[in-house]
Amino acid sequence: MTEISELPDAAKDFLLPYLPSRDTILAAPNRPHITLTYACSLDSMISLAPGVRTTLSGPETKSMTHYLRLKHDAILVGVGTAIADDPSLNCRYPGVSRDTQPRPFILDPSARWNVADSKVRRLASEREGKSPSVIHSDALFSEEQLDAMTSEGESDVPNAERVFVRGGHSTDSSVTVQPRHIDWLDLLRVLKRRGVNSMMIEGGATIINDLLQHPDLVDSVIITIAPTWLGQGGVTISPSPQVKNGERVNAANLHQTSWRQFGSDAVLCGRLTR
Ligand SMILES: NC(=O)C1=CN([C@@H]2O[C@H](COP(=O)(O)OP(=O)(O)OC[C@H]3O[C@@H](n4cnc5c(N)ncnc54)[C@H](OP(=O)(O)O)[C@@H]3O)[C@@H](O)[C@H]2O)C=CC1
Ligand SMILES: Nc1nc(O)c(N)c(N[C@@H]2O[C@H](COP(=O)(O)O)[C@@H](O)[C@H]2O)n1
Repeated sequence: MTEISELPDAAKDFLLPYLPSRDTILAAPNRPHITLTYACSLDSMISLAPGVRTTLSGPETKSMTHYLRLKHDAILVGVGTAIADDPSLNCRYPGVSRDTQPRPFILDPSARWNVADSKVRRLASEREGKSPSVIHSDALFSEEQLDAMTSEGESDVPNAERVFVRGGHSTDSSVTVQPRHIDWLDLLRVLKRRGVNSMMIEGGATIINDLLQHPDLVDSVIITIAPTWLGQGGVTISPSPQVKNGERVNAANLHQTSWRQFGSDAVLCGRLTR
């Protein structure tokens, strides 16, 4: 396993403007500060093939990811990532305590992930991380199922929690959505009410590609770019095409960008343009 080491001060200074702060948290009082972060190849891929866990970050950017985890209250990944990677989703930065661990959230609308057998739940039981919260769409479960999965605030799985969020609703009334779909703003409001002031969203592709087109919900973007091409057939970061006045336009843009080299990787930070 890669050693996670303390970042040099210059690297911390580079990241600082993109981290959650009192000001960024107060600026969006109804939702957590959101940092979107992932590692990709030179062909904008985040894994070799769907469902294949792929290491892209070198030791220095891996350490950066754990430093970022230390600086956020929570981490969120989608169920596709939870199933493919069986991730730890804890912080292994030097000096981290259980209290300063981020809370892992897994967006799994229809409960298809086996939380009971997951590494993240096992680590929580070993006090190596906080217990995971699995987010489901309330539109997919009956009262009886809801009762069976949660009783008197207790989850059906020890060291894990289930959170039911309104599904099948969109804050954009012109859009029709499936019952499994959870509106991002609805979800982020629920998490804020649960005390989450800052959250890293680490992936996977479906979630990143969607959120790249929600500049109103994302405060900063931190991308590790590894010096490799994964090749065709990989899982690609490329948001859906955008058309304005009948013409194709860029799908998403960053501004206030900064670059820095971390070992062999490049790190790009920026803010999505509204
Ligand atoms: N290099 C990197 O930095 C990273 C790489 N990865 C890689 O990414 C790949 C996984 O990506 P992908 O398959 O796209 O999976 P995701 O992790 O993006 O999960 C996608 C699933 O999340 C659920 N979901 C997403 N948006 C919503 C919403 N608004 N409301 C309700 N549910 C939602 C859906 O579940 P459902 O289908 O049940 O409806 C959807 O299919 C893996 O190969 C992994 O290794 C992942 C993270 C980081
Ligand atoms: N930053 C980064 N670099 C890579 O090379 C990656 N493959 C990922 N993946 C993300 O990190 C999670 C794994 O974390 P653990 O080390 O198991 O805690 C994985 O689920 C992806 O979200 N990230």
